[in-house]
Amino acid sequence: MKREIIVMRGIETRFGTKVVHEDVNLTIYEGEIYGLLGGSGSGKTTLLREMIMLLRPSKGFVKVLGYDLSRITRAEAQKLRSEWGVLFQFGALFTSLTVAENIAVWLREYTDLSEDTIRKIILSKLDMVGLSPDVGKLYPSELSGGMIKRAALARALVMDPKLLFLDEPTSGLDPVSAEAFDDLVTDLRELLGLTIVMVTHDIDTIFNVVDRMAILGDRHVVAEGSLKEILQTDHPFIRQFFGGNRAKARIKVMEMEA
Ligand SMILES: Nc1ncnc2c1ncn2[C@@H]1O[C@H](COP(=O)(O)OP(=O)(O)OP(=O)(O)O)[C@@H](O)[C@H]1O
Repeated sequence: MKREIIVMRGIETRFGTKVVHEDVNLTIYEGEIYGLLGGSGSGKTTLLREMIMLLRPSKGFVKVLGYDLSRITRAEAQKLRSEWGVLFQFGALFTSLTVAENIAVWLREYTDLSEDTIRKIILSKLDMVGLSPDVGKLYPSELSGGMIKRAALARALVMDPKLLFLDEPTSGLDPVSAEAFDDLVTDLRELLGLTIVMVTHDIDTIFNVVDRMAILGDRHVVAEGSLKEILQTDHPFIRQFFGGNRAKARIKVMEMEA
């Protein structure tokens, strides 16, 4: 049986009187690319923040890599944080630092590695995300959108995590760069044996790279499973989300290939 990497049970999230999640349940298994989908404001990013200890749910149970987040010690929390990488939707890089300095931030903060070793790690991470060594010298303002995402991904991978969180990784990218980024994410999953959790709206990403997903709606997970399973679920949000021309065309191709 596959190992459970993230388990959420009975999650309730309140901000004052506003209830964002009510009895949310989901399970993410080792090695999968798992999508968090849902309408704007349905609480996808909030759920992701609860997985990475930036926010505590008002009620419920979150287990990540075997740790119950509500009972974790400070030392365990620090260890756990080094086992995942996060690519946030905005503010992916520190603008006053070069790409190389951005990638090295956590190494300089949390390790005693020599500058020579840090330089080698920076070069290997740049290579891993398809950026040339020269890009390390550039500042974020000198990069294209696609390069910024790749550099931020290199930084997220710097501690060799087994778990990667991506918040809207292809937002703001043109279709060609978005597809290239999706391919990179899939390749890295294979190469590094990653489990990946991503918040996404991108229909192409959902069809091309996501293995299983949770659809958030009405404060609950309205469906969880593979795309095929999701498409068999009759729910207004699912009909609406997959009802556009782009999704319809992709479904047709999928059916023809089956
Ligand atoms: N710190 C906070 N304080 C108060 N309300 C918050 C806070 N964080 C999130 N919310 C509210 O919770 C709801 C869910 O927000 P969240 O950002 O998780 O949604 P989302 O599904 O990721 O949306 P989007 O697709 O638009 O990014 C929103 O109504 C938001 O205003």
